[in-house]
Amino acid sequence: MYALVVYESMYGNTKAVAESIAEGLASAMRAEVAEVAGAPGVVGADVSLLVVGGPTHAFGLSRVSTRQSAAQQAEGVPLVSKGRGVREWLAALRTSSAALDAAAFDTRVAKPRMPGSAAQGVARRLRRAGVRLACPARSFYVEGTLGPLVPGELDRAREWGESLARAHTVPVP
Ligand SMILES: Cc1cc2nc3c(=O)[nH]c(=O)nc-3n(C[C@H](O)[C@H](O)[C@H](O)COP(=O)(O)O)c2cc1C
Repeated sequence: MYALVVYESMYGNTKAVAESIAEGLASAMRAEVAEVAGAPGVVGADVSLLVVGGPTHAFGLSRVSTRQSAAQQAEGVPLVSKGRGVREWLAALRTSSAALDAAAFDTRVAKPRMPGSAAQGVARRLRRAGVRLACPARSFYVEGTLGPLVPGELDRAREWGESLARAHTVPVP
């Protein structure tokens, strides 16, 4: 049984958060990280905790149009996620374990704080897919559209991963 962290990221900030969450999870269980284009369409029975996150775009999960806009604003920063986003991945997601726990996260701009969060959209879609949410959705903050992350956010992400792993009881097969 292991934890799988699936992320979408344009400029690398959500990727860095995902990796820190996985580092925290790894304090108590095996943890793997997958960029959404390479994430499995069927989450196998050997995954007991699924953590999904992406950048907040236009008050929610990214769409093709917002990803195009993100690409136009990249100012030479290489894009991490060039294919589908978490929205499309979740729409096609299938799980093979009834005992799967999940958690949702996002990145969003710290100031000005805007309403809406990709993590809430992720959480809603996970619930609709019949997956139990282990905790409330969590946001991590960037200083501007391209980043960087607000100081201390990677520590907060690692600590969140640690607390998720501590709270997670691995189902007995
Ligand atoms: C098209 C677009 C729309 C955005 N809309 C929002 C928004 O509604 N709220 C917000 O807090 N941040 C918004 N942002 C900022 C992103 O959340 C920020 O770029 C992201 O957290 C950076 O993460 P990444 O490097 O993983 O892509 C937007 C960014 C882009 C490119």
